[in-house]
Amino acid sequence: MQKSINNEQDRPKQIAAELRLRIEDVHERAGLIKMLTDLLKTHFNFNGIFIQSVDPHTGTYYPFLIDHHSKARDLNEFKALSNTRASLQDPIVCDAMKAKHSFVVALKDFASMAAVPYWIKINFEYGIRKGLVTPLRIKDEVVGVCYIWFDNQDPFQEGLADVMDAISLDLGFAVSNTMINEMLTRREWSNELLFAFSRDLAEVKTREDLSRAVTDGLKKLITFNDFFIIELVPDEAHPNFIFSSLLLEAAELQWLYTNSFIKDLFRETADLNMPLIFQLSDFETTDPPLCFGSRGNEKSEELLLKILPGSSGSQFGLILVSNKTNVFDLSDRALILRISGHLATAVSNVVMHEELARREKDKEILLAFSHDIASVRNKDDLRKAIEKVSGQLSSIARFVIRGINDDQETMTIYIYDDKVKKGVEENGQQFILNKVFPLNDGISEVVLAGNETMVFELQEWIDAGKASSCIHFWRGLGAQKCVATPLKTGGRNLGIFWVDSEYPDVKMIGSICAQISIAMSNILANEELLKFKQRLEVENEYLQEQIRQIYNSSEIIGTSSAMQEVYQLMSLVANSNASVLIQGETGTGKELIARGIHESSQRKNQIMVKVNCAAMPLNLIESELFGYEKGAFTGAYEKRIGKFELAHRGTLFLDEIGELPLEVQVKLLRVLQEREFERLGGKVTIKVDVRIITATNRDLKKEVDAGRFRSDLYYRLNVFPIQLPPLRERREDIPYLAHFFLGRYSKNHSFKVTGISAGTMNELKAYSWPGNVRELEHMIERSVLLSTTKNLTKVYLPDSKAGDCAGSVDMNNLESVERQHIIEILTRCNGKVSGKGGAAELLRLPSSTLNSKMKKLGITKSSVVK
Ligand SMILES: Nc1ncnc2c1ncn2[C@@H]1O[C@H](COP(=O)(O)OP(=O)(O)OP(=O)(O)O)[C@@H](O)[C@H]1O
Repeated sequence: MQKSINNEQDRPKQIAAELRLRIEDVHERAGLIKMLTDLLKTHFNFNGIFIQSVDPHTGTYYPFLIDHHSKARDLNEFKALSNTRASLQDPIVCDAMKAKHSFVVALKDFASMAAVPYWIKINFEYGIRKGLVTPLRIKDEVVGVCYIWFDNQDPFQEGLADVMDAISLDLGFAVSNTMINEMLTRREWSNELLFAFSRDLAEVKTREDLSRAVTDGLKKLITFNDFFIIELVPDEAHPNFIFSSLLLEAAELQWLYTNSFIKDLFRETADLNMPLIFQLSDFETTDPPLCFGSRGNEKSEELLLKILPGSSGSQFGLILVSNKTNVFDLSDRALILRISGHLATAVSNVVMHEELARREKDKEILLAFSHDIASVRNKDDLRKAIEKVSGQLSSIARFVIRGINDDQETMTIYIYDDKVKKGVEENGQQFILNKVFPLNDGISEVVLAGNETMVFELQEWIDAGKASSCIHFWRGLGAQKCVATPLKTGGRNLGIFWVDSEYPDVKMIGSICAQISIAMSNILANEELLKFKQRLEVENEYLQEQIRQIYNSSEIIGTSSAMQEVYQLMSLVANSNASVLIQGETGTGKELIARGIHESSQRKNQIMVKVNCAAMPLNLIESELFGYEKGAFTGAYEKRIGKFELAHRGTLFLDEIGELPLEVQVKLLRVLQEREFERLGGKVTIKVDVRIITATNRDLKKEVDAGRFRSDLYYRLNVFPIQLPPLRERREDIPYLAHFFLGRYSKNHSFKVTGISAGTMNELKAYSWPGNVRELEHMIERSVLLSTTKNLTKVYLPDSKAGDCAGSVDMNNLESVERQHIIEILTRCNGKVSGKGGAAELLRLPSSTLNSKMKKLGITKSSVVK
């Protein structure tokens, strides 16, 4: 009995001794709990064993071993629970820390507490009612707590508490050693993986390489579901998305670009070197990115975030995402910290390689563009070249070039692409493509003042009430953001390149604009040249015409007091820009006076352009005055400038103004008032600087009164009237004029006619000259032609019966005049027809022609006066 009592009393010691022996052979968790449970079960009745590890440095404890019978293993949260640390202040644990021996707890005392630890609650729910709690101490320090769970059995059965007290030190060592072993094994293992991972990272060039390295390498070291790598560029409104292990929908990607969630996340950690762990539920965001929210049954719960240093001020961020809470721990943070340098280098390498590839591609695109630009000859070529390059660049969705007009104050759309054309057509706004916009619209002048590309968030400008026509134009076409780049060459502003661009590549657009500017300036120069050529052609044609007239109008003859008065008026008005209206009978010299005024004015180095308003049909006079655009009317195959443009900076002489149709009078009035007009069929307003001189032989005032001439136009033209007197009112000028014309026309005669007989002059002075100076001029010309003597003795006035020669000439019979003239010449040549000194020579006719004429006119040798 004694023996059996002794045996009974020794039993716990024996069990403890056996346990100690076995503990020495166990080095890992699974073996330890199995051995402990199996051996104790052969001697005692209990439900399960649970050992917690204690970390006095952090004041926390966490599950270390749960026996394989435990129902807790069936829990969904089991894995999460086994990674959960809790405070040493928790009930039961807190008593165990102070206890020297095993003690019994009744779970019902705790199960109803408000903040009861989860593991107590779970055990109570599974039917556990009591527990034998054994602190595991090494010297004075508790390294763990062991729980043996019971439903209704006696925890003190057959000396279990003694056994536990007896092995508590050994069990403490076993727990501690196992942990150290695990830690060493894990460190070795993670070192190897880390080494392999960093080796992989060093070779990363593309996003795909990076993704593969992180997925293959990091996933072996840390448990996570997804990851993101993001670049935070200073001053950028949103992060630049580098990689996501998730397949993101376009809308989600867009979301990430535009929301501030990630930015806020990074702001929290920006200055910290340590990786941080966030619970998504900690963020006050009602609208987290979809990829962080629910995805099917999965829901992102926890993030581990580490800022990685980047180049040129930018930072990268690595975000590991877990679908469970409390997954990331201190060791994960330490690991990320160790590898972050390699990760940063790998990400920088990816960015650098992409940048290099992008630059290479940009260079190729620019090179091809400059080839295309070199062969651009006109607007259409330029449009095609820009359309081609914008098709290769995502940063140009649509474009428009607004060109500055010649007036330097307005702009019109110069070139636009097909998409813009379709857009305006859909909006029914085609008119806008030909509209003239003021340059001074609050935006264009700012863009043109600089050299940089400006970015416009359209709605913001509209909301701020600062939007100009171009902002409304793009917004009307549905654009969100636009960029505007000035087009200029050698400091000269040519226009603005407007681009609809959601993600503008300002640098690339700038380079393209440099090329566009050159092309545009070449096109403009070509157009200018063409314009100049056309102008020269018209000018040349006109000058030829003028040369034919010039010799008639080089000198104004007349010293009469009436003409003196005219000269006085001419000198008064010449240097002003005032419009002059010259009135007088036909042939009084109105054009001559107009030319005289022009020649004496400051405009004399430019041309005086004459338009005879009476000589043109109504439909032509308009195009003659204002020019026309190609296609303005049937037959307008080419653009042609009008007389107004031709006379720019010179004088426009509108002869016979009284004949101008009323329809054209209105247009003329507008030009005189505003000094601007449009070509027929043209949209662009042309400004001219022209001095107007008009002439008429009608009484313009009477025409106004009769309603045939607009009074407003009359007053505009009649600023400075000059009335030319008829020749009959200044007969004293007749001798001067007659001699002047005699000199002019005798030059062409076979011999010089140098004088006019007194009788003839008297005749001239007595005549009424209804055709005025022109009539006198023609009369002298004819008389010189018919004169056979050096002194003009005969003039052929319409009503004169005879000159001072014998035998009158029938003025109505040209043949008799011709007959008489030939006879006179033959007489002078003593009847010699051909040969040197013969009549044919004098008359500059072939002798055969003269002979046949003589035959026809019945001239024989006997006709010659001896
Ligand atoms: N004072 C003058 N001195 C010299 N030539 C003159 C003078 N006046 C007129 N003429 C000459 O007379 C001709 C007619 O002159 P001009 O064409 O200037 O007259 P006009 O009044 O314009 O005629 P119309 O009303 O028919 O157009 C021209 O050849 C011109 O050179």
